[in-house]
Amino acid sequence: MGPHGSSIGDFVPPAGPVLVAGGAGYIGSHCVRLLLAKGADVVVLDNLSTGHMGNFETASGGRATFVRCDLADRPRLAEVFAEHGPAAVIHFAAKCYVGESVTEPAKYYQENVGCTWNLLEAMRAADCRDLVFSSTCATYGEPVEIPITEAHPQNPINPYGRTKLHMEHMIEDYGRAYGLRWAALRYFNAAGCSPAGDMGESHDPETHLIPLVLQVALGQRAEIAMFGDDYDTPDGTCIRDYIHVDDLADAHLRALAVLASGGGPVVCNLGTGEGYSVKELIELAREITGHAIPARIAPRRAGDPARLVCGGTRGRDLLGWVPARSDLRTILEDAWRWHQAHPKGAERGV
Ligand SMILES: NC(=O)c1ccc[n+]([C@@H]2O[C@H](COP(=O)([O-])OP(=O)(O)OC[C@H]3O[C@@H](n4cnc5c(N)ncnc54)[C@H](O)[C@@H]3O)[C@@H](O)[C@H]2O)c1
Ligand SMILES: O=c1ccn([C@@H]2O[C@H](COP(=O)(O)OP(=O)(O)O[C@H]3O[C@H](CO)[C@@H](O)[C@H](O)[C@H]3O)[C@@H](O)[C@H]2O)c(=O)[nH]1
Repeated sequence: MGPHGSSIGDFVPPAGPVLVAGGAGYIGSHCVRLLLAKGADVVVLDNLSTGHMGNFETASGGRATFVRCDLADRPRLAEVFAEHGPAAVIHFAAKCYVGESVTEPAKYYQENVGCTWNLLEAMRAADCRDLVFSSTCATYGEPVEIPITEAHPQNPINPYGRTKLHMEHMIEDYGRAYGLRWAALRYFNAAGCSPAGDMGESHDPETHLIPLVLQVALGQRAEIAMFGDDYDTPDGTCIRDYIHVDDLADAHLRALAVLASGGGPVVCNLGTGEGYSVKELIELAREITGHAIPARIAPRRAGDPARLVCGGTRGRDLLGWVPARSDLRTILEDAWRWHQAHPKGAERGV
């Protein structure tokens, strides 16, 4: 952790294993590594639909258990809970392409809402009480106020955001009725990768701005399309709040600790409060990579709000969390290190 950020030095791991659903994915694998570094016993449950075995292997270094399981498979899920007896669950597993959610909402209701219900039922049957859940600022929809605090109305504008809001509601209801202790962490734009350069962001197809920009710098793409330059922002391009995956991982451990000590529920935004435009990000990537990174203006992408910037102080107040690696330069430098070392992505290595 950097000089200005938090460091979860005093994390006491739970008595039993932490089950990480979606732990072979981008954010999940970074969290698995931190859990292991802090002495937790970790079981990763993943169907490898968008995650990678390579992520798990790098994150775990042979020190965690991997269970290939689909959350849709309720009998298998019950077996996994019976076999491993997790003390807590961190739930990253979801489908998260906004555009796809518009054309294939059924998949999103099945994979996000249906599978989360299965997970909640497995937890209830096994009397596993603590849940940290990946929510998103996409549950707020088009902002009526910037920065966006947790008090902002939640009016998601696409099926992805709506399924995540349904998931929050289900979890809240299970908390009230069945004593589930829970945290819903609403991330802004997850970005960057482990500073060691050995774990990073690798999706197929890739839709996120930073990996796409760095693929241009690697010569794998000719140019980056900037989706719209006529937004009501200073340079006309969209503004986002980028948060480093290692800072996200740190917040999950803090949330686990709050729940274990009887606290919660926790509803908390995770972002920096600083917004950067698409143009600003590309300019900084040019400086860091030394590549010209050709960019062209393309039409707006449906469903993109002009600005998403995190507000509020709940991360600090409830979790003692202060981002440490989330200035955009550090995020891009960390991501660039990984992309250079793994030009073909997580599974295919170098
Ligand atoms: N990336 C972001 O900017 C961002 C922002 C806000 C919220 N989130 C949320 O964070 C979570 C993790 O995102 P990510 O970027 O790491 O995505 P990811 O696709 O890399 O990781 C998701 C993991 O879940 C697994 N999975 C999916 N469906 C499953 C199922 N039915 N059964 C078992 N495993 C399953 C996938 O194989 C993958 O390993 C998601 O819930 C996402 O909605 C991400
Ligand atoms: O080729 C590209 C890709 C993206 N963008 C723009 O870059 C910004 C960031 O886009 P992207 O990296 O795709 O992230 P978001 O669409 O902001 O969504 C991410 O961040 C959300 C929270 O803000 C999460 O809920 C989503 O799961 C996650 O994909 C947006 O303004 C896009 O329009 C481009 O201009 N060109």
